[in-house]
Amino acid sequence: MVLLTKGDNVWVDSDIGVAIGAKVRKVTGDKCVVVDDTGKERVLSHQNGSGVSLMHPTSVEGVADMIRLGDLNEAGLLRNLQLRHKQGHIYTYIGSVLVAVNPYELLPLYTAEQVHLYHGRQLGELPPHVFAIADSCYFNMRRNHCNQCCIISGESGAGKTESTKLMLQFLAAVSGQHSWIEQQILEANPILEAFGNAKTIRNDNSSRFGKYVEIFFNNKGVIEGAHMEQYLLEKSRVCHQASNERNYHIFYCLLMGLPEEQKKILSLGKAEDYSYLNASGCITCDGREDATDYSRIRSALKILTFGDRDCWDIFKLLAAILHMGNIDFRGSIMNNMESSDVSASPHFTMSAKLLEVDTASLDASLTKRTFLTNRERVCKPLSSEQARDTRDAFAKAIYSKMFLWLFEKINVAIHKKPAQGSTQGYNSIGLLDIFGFENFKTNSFEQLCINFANEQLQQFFVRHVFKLEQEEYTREDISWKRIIFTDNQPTLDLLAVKPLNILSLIDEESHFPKGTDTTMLSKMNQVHKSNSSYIVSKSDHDIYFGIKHFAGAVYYNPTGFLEKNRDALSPDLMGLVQKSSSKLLRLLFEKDLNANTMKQNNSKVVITPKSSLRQVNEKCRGTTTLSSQFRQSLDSLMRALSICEPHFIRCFKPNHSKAAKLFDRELCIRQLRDSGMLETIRIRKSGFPIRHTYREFLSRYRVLLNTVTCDPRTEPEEECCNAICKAVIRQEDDWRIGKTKIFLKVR
Ligand SMILES: Nc1ncnc2c1ncn2[C@@H]1O[C@H](COP(=O)(O)OP(=O)(O)OP(=O)(O)O)[C@@H](O)[C@H]1O
Repeated sequence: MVLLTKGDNVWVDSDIGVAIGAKVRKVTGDKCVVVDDTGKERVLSHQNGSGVSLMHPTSVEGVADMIRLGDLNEAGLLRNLQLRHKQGHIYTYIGSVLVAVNPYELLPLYTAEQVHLYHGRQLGELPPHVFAIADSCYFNMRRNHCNQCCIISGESGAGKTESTKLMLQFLAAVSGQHSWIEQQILEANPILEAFGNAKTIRNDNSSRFGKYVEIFFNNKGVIEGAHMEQYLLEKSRVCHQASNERNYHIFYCLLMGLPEEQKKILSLGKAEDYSYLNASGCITCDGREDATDYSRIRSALKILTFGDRDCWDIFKLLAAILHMGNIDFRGSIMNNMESSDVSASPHFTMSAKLLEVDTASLDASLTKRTFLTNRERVCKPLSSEQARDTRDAFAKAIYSKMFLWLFEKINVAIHKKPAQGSTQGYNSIGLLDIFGFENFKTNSFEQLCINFANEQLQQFFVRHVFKLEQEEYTREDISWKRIIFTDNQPTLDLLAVKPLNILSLIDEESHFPKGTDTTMLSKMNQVHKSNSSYIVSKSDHDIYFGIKHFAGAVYYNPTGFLEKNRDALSPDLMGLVQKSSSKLLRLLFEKDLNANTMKQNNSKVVITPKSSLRQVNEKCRGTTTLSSQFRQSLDSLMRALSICEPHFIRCFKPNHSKAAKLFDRELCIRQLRDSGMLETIRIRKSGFPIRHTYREFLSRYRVLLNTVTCDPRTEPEEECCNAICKAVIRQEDDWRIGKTKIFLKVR
């Protein structure tokens, strides 16, 4: 039972499942009136004490490092973030992890003076800041000669890209050379944003891909080059956007900024004219100037060594995509089979012209599909709906391959190899700006890949926090046991490690010509029904399956999984590309064309590995699926991260309305859970979370010391601390005396 008095700060139950801070305003009899953090007044029956507890003093004022919170729990973290947000402090530490709450307003935090202020300072010496993390990376890299990485995560609109840019800005400033290569690295951003970002309902400038930027420094700490890797561009956006969202910025910039005579050659009009741009009902984006951005992109392309010819080739293919989107098909019936014809239109002619193929070939490859049976090639007409899908698949493939090619070309420009014979050592700082955990109303293949990546990063994070904790105990020479942490390895095993894991089952079914989403699902249910991380579909008619992720269970709709995973263009379209006179188009598909040739030369049936459920045709094995490509790039990312000293920034989105000074508790508690940060707290709590230096401890608890048994004037501080603990703490296992600190458990 808690007896409350006026002015007490307390925790009271709230309707979102986590306590909320409140202040006692009035106490009368066994009732008391409190005002909670949202300003709501409530009447509580305090005498029975249920649902009310006193707040720790650290939670009243708020702390810059949440590890110091007395209330080391969800409610404590949430209130602290809310309190600091209200006070205008967007950054908070939780140990060495930086929590960044998007302010949704320009703050005077990122000036040259601030760069100067944070440079060369210890973490924690100054208020939390993204520059402090950047400096910590830079300082550790130089001192330890060890590569550093910073994992910046959070949901869409939380501020990952802005934080990445600020880290880059800081590193370029302290590297201090303002060299051409630095400028090139910074100028890669507007290009990647133009081609990889779009307006979504969550974020006006949302990156629709993940990226890892590695910056190389020489042993004088000067930037020498960089390398960029991309992950999973959202291809579907090229052909379809949700209501009020836009396609990739580049399309609008091109239409607004390209000089008239060039637009004429490409036969381009206004954004409203193109079905790939006008179906979502959103053409402009507040705060963006598409025409001005065009000039910016053009000059960035130049800085990154894209010649006029390259730019013109890119624009031609972008224009071809827009024209292709306007090609329509008329359905008909031929020999009792659904078929279709291309409706004659200038858009069709222009598409063929820009793709540098003849109209008859384009027509045939969009309206027919060749299949390889065991004995022969069969050509089947496509319905108008299938023809539209084929057209869209082609447009998406061109765009996504162009995106990859841009990355490759940028990498060639910014990656300076050490001079021959040079003995100079290089170290790097890697910045990972990657999509956070996703759990939407409908979750598809993309969410499975994204959540798989997040499982891997979560494991990396937890192991790191766990390691830090152990290192502190070793440094202080204290004995410890029983640190419990939730290991997400079982989920990773289910997804990608065990034989017949989820991703390999999807892959296997994708390789099997007759495989469907339904056969894939029934296999997953059959193989994993007794796995505790897997949630079996409820019945044969239920199409969903679930995975218990570290941040909660996610239900996936498997419809379209195989198609998305196969990620293959029809042989007819591949043939079309091969015949094209466009060098760039052929270059974009070079790898696929080579694989296609190999496949045709190698179409025998082979015995599949033991782990396989069925025999797979080798001609299908030749192609790589999206999930296997993604797994490969993730594996190489994890390998790169594992040899770095890691730093973490968790970005938070305070509200859905992109408004300054608005803190939505429910949204933030979900992000706290999704970010896995509670795991840090859990690890800490199961060890010895309360730490004081001897002096701090003595000055605070001296009154508890029996000076007869231990006199602080003659005995060392360490002995006095020990005497206090012995006298006051009953369980011996609840405290440890380290070399410089005293460690206490929470009970
Ligand atoms: N530190 C900041 N200061 C001011 N505004 C910010 C800051 N961080 C983010 N914002 C605002 O929030 C918007 C969204 O941020 P950002 O694009 O970095 O989010 P994101 O997490 O990368 O989202 P996505 O995953 O959709 O790409 C920015 O365009 C900017 O308006």
